[in-house]
Formats: sequence, C-alpha cells, structure tokens
Amino acid sequence: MMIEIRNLTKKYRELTVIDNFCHSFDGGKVYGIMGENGAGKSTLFRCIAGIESYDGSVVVNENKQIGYMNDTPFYYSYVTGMEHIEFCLRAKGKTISRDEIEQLNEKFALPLQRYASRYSLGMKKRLMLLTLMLQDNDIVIMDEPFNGIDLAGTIILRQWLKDLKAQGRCVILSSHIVAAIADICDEMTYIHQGKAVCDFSGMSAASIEQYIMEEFLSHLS
Ligand SMILES: Nc1ncnc2c1ncn2[C@@H]1O[C@H](COP(=O)(O)OP(=O)(O)OP(=O)(O)O)[C@@H](O)[C@H]1O
Repeated sequence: MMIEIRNLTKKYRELTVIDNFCHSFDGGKVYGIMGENGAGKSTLFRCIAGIESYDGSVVVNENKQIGYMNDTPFYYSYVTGMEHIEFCLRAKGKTISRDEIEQLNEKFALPLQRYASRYSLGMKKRLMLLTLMLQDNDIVIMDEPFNGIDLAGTIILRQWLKDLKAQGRCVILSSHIVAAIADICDEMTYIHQGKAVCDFSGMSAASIEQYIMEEFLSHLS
C-alpha cells in the first residue's frame, strides 16, 4: 500500500468539496480520477500531495516520495527551463548533471536555455513532465497530464506511465477524456458531489462514458 486515505473531508467555508473520501492506492498501479468541472479532483490531489489542509487522514507509506504535477503550468519570469529543472531536483535532494538532463531532453526537444515562462502551453507541459520524470518519485500525481500536449508528448507520457507501473510505482492522474486513460488505468473512479461514486474496473471507454452519461449527466439528453 502506498497511500491510505480515510474520511478525507475538505471544505472551503460552507462549500464541502470532498466529503468523507476513503481510498487506498497501491504500487504498480495507475489510478484514474474523473469528475465534472469543479467536482474536486484538483483539491483531492492537493490534499494528497500535502499542499492543502483537510480533515481526516492521508497516510503515505514511509520513505515514499510524492511528485505532483499541477494542471496549470506556472514558471517564474527570467528562469530558464534548465534552471527550473535544477531547482525542482534540489527541492527533492537530487542532483543530476546537465548532460543527463540534456540526454532525457532529447525526447522532449525543449530549448532549456530559454525562459520557461515564454514557452508555449504544450512546451510548458512538457517541461513539467520532464521535471517530474527526472525527480524519479515513488508516487506520481498528475492533474490533467494529457491536456495541452501534442501527439509526441502523449506517446512519451503513455510509455512513461507503463514504465512507472512496471517499476512498482503508484500513479494517480485525472482526465476528462475517458478514452485517453481507460486502457492505461487499473482502476478508474468518478467523483460526484464530493464522493467517489463509481469504480469502472474492466469496463471499456465507451461503456464508461455511457454509464456516466446515464447516471450523472442525464440533464444533457
Ligand atoms: N482555494 C479555494 N477557495 C475556495 N474554493 C475553492 C478553492 N479551490 C477550489 N475551490 C472550489 O472547490 C471546488 C472544486 O474545485 P477543483 O479545482 O478541485 O475541481 P476539479 O474537479 O479539479 O475541476 P476541473 O475539472 O474544472 O479542473 C470548486 O467549486 C472550486 O471553486
């Protein structure tokens, strides 16, 4: 077990975003979290990553390091891609030589000497991904990782997810596009009104979409 969440509740004043959420996450698995806009996916991720206060308990297996990728890239002005990577590695107590960074960057083709704040959206996402890969975390949480990346980035990301799984890491990610994650995820969860309401294990993307439409989005038809 990598993460055990018990009765996680998160409120913003009178708004209950996460309501008594319970879930355990194992190594060697990829978990997909779905839910409508505002359902609380990002809030849940921030609570697990320890950057948001909450009620209840989130127990992370001792000595396991969590890496978290936000859904919206942010880079400080006048910081190059390389400087950003080095800063994020130092924050995790890791040092990797510039040569090794450049070597992994061959896949991403990012101009690491340029200011990251001036990259395109897709390049900013690629830099987040490259940084996370280099950090080599045991638990990887990614908020909307497929959003904004191109086909090459998608291929790199999907391959990396398979590698992480094979290495026994624990991956938790969110996506609004069921087909993008259905075949990679071992378990998919739908969050509705603060609760995890469904587990779609073993279902195809088309049948998951159909189920969600009928159960939760009937107002659209
Ligand atoms: N810092 C905050 N203060 C007050 N309310 C917040 C704060 N952060 C999030 N919320 C509210 O919590 C709810 C859940 O937001 P969250 O960003 O977790 O949803 P989400 O499922 O990630 O949505 P999306 O799919 O649109 O990214 C929303 O109603 C949002 O307005």
